[in-house]
Amino acid sequence: MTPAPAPLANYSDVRRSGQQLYVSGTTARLADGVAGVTVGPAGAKTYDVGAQTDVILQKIDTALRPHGSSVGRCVAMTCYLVDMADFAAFNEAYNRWFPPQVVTPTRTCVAVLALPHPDMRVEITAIAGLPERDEGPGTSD
Ligand SMILES: N/C(=C\C=C\C(=O)O)C(=O)O
Repeated sequence: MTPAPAPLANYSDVRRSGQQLYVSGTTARLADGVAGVTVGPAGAKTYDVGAQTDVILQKIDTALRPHGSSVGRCVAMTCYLVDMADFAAFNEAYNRWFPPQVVTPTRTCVAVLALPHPDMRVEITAIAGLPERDEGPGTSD
């Protein structure tokens, strides 16, 4: 994956408060455009919401790792879909990151009118925990 692009305004991608990390709303925007977008011969665009969801969760994981956390340590996620018709495709990708046997974050998923760019079909914001001081390496990752 290409490196994460700069934020769209003056906000932090990740901000720590106490033992928690708050991750700003994250989309599938990459340095070279939004992932999961195909342009047909007549110029019509189709969107792969599963691919966008994968990119977003990977971006959140990549943003959390330098702080000692990860997607596996997320305690809450808020997910925004432009179209609830994408809910099944979104869940399919989401569930690959959080299979039933792992402890999963709480989640709220809502539909929104629009995201900052029309190619963005999903945005996710997350709150992640930090490892306890005496916890061994690798727990919950
Ligand atoms: N979090 C916001 C936008 C995120 C866009 C992106 O990650 O591509 C915002 O405007 O608050």
